[in-house]
Amino acid sequence: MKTTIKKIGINGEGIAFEKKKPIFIPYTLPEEVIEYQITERKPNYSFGEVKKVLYPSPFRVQPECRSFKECGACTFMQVAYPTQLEYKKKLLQETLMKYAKIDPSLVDDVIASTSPLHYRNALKLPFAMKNDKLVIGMYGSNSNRFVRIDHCIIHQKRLDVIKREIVKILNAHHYKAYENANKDGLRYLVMRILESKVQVTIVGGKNDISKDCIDQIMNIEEVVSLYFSENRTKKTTNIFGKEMIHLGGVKFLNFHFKDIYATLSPRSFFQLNTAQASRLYDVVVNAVADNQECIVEAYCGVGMMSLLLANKAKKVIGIESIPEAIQNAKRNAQRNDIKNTKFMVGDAGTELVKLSAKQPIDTLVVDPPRSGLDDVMLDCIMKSDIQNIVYVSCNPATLAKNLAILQETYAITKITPVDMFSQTAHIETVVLLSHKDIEEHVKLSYEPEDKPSTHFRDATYEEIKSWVLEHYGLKVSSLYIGQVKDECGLAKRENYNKSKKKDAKVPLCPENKKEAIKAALEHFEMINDWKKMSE
Ligand SMILES: C[S@@+](CC[C@H](N)C(=O)[O-])C[C@H]1O[C@@H](n2cnc3c(N)ncnc32)[C@H](O)[C@@H]1O
Repeated sequence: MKTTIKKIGINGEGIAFEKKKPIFIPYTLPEEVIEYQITERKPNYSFGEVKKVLYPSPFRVQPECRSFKECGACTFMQVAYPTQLEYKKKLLQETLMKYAKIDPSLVDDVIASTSPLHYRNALKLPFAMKNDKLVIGMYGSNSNRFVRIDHCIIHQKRLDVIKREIVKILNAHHYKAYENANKDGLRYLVMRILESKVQVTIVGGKNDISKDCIDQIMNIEEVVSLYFSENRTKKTTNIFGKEMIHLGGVKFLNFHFKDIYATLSPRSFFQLNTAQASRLYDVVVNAVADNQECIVEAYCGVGMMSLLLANKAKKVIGIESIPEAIQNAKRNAQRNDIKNTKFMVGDAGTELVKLSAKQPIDTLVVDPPRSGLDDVMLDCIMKSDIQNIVYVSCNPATLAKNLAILQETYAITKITPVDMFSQTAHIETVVLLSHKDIEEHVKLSYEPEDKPSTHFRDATYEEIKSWVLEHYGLKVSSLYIGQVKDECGLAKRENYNKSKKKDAKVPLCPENKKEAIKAALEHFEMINDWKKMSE
């Protein structure tokens, strides 16, 4: 059968239509004319396989990896790199529109990677037996079929070489792959490389790695740290077992990242594309205003963003569920002599509920796993008075579903995609949100450039509040003065913060409130030309 590919699907496959029903056909590009066959029919859609590309897209390229179809991880490898970025932007725009009706023009161009190949600083690969030899590979996409992978061109080059050396050493010592029946053998090889230093973790049923084998692995020039993790659970989403047994070298991987001297345990999360992580964090740091009281980073990992944001607030608090990551974060703060950060172990949503009851939070940074924000977290944000949110996401679908809820209270001001996962359809996104009520007040109280610090000089926050209540019957829950400098009088940030807690849940009609605030500003002659400013 012959068809024309109409668009790209969320997993990077081409989509054609048959009687208005989509057919998902991997490894095809929009506008290509292809011959295909149906591999699976479902009531509302089908899957197909390309047999021949009759008219290729001008953006099709020869994939550089020989096993890319078999392995299935790099669904975009047949697409020219600049076109990959265009497809990713479009996919993001479509997903945000589909679930949250977000204006596509808010989405910036994707921040490109300077190394679309050999970028991954980490790998987690399963072991298997082939011809009585231990090998590593991957399970093919959507299947349990093991695909042997000796070379991977998205792994950093040295990582790729060292992984083969380790498998060779393990074979020389006659180690076998894991068998469920006797709960023995090796399950996964986990490695991470930063600044040419490698941390290795072997996951298996029982720690029986011999001294000689440990010495040989530790003799590989870049390997500085070796662990064994016992994991005998039948089916698990966690690769590591409960215990991490230290076999050799240093316990932590120490490295410099941006201006931070950082340390990592094997279980702690770290972004897998080091160069792009730096660009991602730049986007986050630039999005957060200076001189804040309190910033919270939920899902903080080893606290890199908290540490980079430390000079923007009196206090930065990181929350993370993995205890080792929090240990790393605390150590990172100490080593860099950063004294205004605090890190806590716990569920991000649950801890945020407690924190926001205790103190006002100016900015919340969230960087959840692929599942997105859970109900506890969303509910807490929606009930809080947090002014700004920076949402970092690696999954456009859960991001869009969360934004559909957050949009009721927050305005989306900027969306920046970052290409962390070249050759795949995955995309990282940074979304900036600001509280709608507060944004409205910012417009009303923002200082004109040529007339600095004149408003609020003659009235306290309490006076303004009482006047609005008396004349408009409205309780002012927040008169935003965050952009106004301290020298401008009595209505300072402390008043604003105190008032927030008391009245945070008073419902206000925005139009009425706007009018009331304008009238109050006029009454107190705080801004002579407020009309001009609020246009
Ligand atoms: C995408 S990573 C982001 C880490 C960090 N922001 C960074 O850039 O390195 C998500 C982190 O959330 C943590 N996590 C997952 N579920 C959590 C939860 N319910 N509460 C707190 N942290 C969680 C994971 O352990 C992981 O470190």
